[in-house]
Amino acid sequence: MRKPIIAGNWKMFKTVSEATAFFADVKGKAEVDGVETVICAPFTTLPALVDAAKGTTIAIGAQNLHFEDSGAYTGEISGVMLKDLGVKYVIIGHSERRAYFAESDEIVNKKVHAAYKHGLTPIVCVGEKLEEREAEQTKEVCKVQTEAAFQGLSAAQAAEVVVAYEPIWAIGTGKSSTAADAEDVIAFIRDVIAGLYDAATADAVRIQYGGSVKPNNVTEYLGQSNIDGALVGGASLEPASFIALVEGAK
Ligand SMILES: O=C[C@H](O)COP(=O)(O)O
Repeated sequence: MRKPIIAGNWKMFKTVSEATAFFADVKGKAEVDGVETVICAPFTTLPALVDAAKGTTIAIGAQNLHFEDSGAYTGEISGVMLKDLGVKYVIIGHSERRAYFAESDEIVNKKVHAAYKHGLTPIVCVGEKLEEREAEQTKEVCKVQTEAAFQGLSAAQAAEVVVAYEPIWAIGTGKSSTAADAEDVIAFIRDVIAGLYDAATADAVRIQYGGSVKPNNVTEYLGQSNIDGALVGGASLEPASFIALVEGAK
């Protein structure tokens, strides 16, 4: 039985004081039996959030990491540093990083391995661009990205990966995929993982949908048999909305 996981991706929003005020508002309320709650926040806010989250069931995640442990990589943060802070999750291969920071499938795979090296759980993003969807390449794109991300992982590691299927045209646009369409692609991604490993491993992997998820549509996505949660940008930024997302996943 896969536990639903609602992860907020704050992207480049919130100062430390805004983050701690947010956490105080959601503490106790975005903690619901049977649902895992994660906040993936900017690096600067992570120490304060990890501290605030002690004694709660809310896990804190980062939005990126470098694949090396240390070195001359100005501006980068490694898995060693995130683990040292007490971070549990890390988003890898978000489409914004693929688009604006030239993250290739190969780099995504290196980052997934770096996450596991340091005991972090990766939330691996895959998804197609609008032109790829229109050319009916959605499944092929997701297959290539998924196979690349999982390359070299043991079955035990693969089972722990959280995949986020995020059609790029649905991110921050208000144009969400229908629940049925998202279910179709996510079931396909699970089949791809089964092909790489076996049915039991694929069955253990949690696969989220992301792209304009709101409190008023989260239940519909989570009602699909293969959709195990949501990776949420805009609607995760306000406490009331974030709480409603977690409650909607019950
Ligand atoms: O990581 C989250 C996604 O990019 C979705 O963002 P959104 O909920 O603002 O569409």
